[in-house]
Amino acid sequence: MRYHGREVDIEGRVRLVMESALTARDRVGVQDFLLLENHNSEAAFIENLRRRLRENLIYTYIGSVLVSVNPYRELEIYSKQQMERYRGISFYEISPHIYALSDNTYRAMRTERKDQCILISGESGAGKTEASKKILLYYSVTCPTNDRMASLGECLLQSIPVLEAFGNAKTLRNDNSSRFGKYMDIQFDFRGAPVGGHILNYLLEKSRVVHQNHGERNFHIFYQLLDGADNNLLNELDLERNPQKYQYLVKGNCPRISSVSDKNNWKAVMKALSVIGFTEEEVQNLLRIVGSILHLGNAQFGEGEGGETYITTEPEISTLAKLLAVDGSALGEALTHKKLKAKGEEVISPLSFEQALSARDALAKTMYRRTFNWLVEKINQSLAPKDELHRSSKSSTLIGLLDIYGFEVLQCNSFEQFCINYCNEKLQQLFIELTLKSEQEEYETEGIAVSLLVST
Ligand SMILES: Nc1ncnc2c1ncn2[C@@H]1O[C@H](COP(=O)(O)OP(=O)(O)OP(=O)(O)O)[C@@H](O)[C@H]1O
Repeated sequence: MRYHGREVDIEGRVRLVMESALTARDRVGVQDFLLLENHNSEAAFIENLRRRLRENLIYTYIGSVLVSVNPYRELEIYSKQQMERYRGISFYEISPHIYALSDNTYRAMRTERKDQCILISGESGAGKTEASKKILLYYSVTCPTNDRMASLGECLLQSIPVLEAFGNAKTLRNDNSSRFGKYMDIQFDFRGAPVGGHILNYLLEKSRVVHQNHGERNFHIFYQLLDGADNNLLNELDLERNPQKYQYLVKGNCPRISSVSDKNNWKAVMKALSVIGFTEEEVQNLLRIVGSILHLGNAQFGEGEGGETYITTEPEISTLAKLLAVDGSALGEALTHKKLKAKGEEVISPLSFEQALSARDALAKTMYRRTFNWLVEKINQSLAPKDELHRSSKSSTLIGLLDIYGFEVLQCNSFEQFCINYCNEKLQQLFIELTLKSEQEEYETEGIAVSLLVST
């Protein structure tokens, strides 16, 4: 992670003096890799991280970049007292921390009156989402506030369980993996008080709606609905509590996650939706769409002797039509036929069996993607600055949090995976550009000879 703006460029000697003020425990290994003697050795780098992790010191700097190691256990380092400790402190005075990075970014924004960006990158499961939550929490606790700002902070924090329910899923690497990329910004007024926020989402992995690899799950919301909703709601949506009944939930053969309570998370999501400002009707419509997708997955087809395709699960289609408030026969027709326009004339021709399956899945994916986008837009409406002055965004500065899609070695066997890989490569390039190349250019302009760090 790196913050931009005022470069904290203190000479190694000064850092050494500052380090001497640290407690013995904080001084395990080096707290800034710039001080590592054997700085070319990967083994020495890893050993330093390992030594520090053994003492629960998960953060280490590389200059103004913060390296974070996932401890996979709760550490007592995120309390309000810790937040207070890091307020107004310069980077090297106390041990490295995500709060130091958050605080320095905030102060750089205020003193320079310039927008800042925190780029969070790492492989899937590294702790990017947790890091962005810690940063948001730090600002919501430490920034100046009034009633409006407190409600803004609350909305921002409450958007997390909602986005996680609809955008996260269990993968083999992470029980709560974000399956979308996000760029979130917080807008501050001239006094440094938060006045608005905005979330931009990209590349939701919508193929997960219809297919999951072995040991993985669909998006959390499906399981939360089945586990957490009361009987009335399930009856209304014509759903059974058992996830094994739904084709879109059985592919990964993993209905439960031992570390997660879908029921508790359901409660948290329902509460969050109401705090953010979703009306009861909106929540009901949202859940109808989630339920419809499960019914759609159970729609099956048969193949006639003449090669025509027909629906074998009529009751599913009528339930679906009822939930979506559309005409049942038109829906059935749309799932088994395609409409072509040729020379101004409409021609309706039947779909093959394979085509019908793929039309069904395409409809499910599109419904989910559009619902997710709608959800983010609704959240954005509640985060938008209320004040006309700040809406133009000229009178405020912002801190952006770019949570890069956790990269995995994905085989490029679909266009979606290709786009995710391409996007990751571009963002990694940007990261290198900002962290290494700019430094290298500075050395060059100052006439300092360095061995080549990065080539274009
Ligand atoms: N600072 C931390 N302290 C304790 N546990 C953590 C911390 N960071 C991450 N974890 C644990 O690791 C898990 C994975 O972290 P997280 O979801 O943030 O990874 P990610 O990098 O966002 O992954 P993905 O790219 O798959 O979304 C968390 O659910 C949590 O259990």
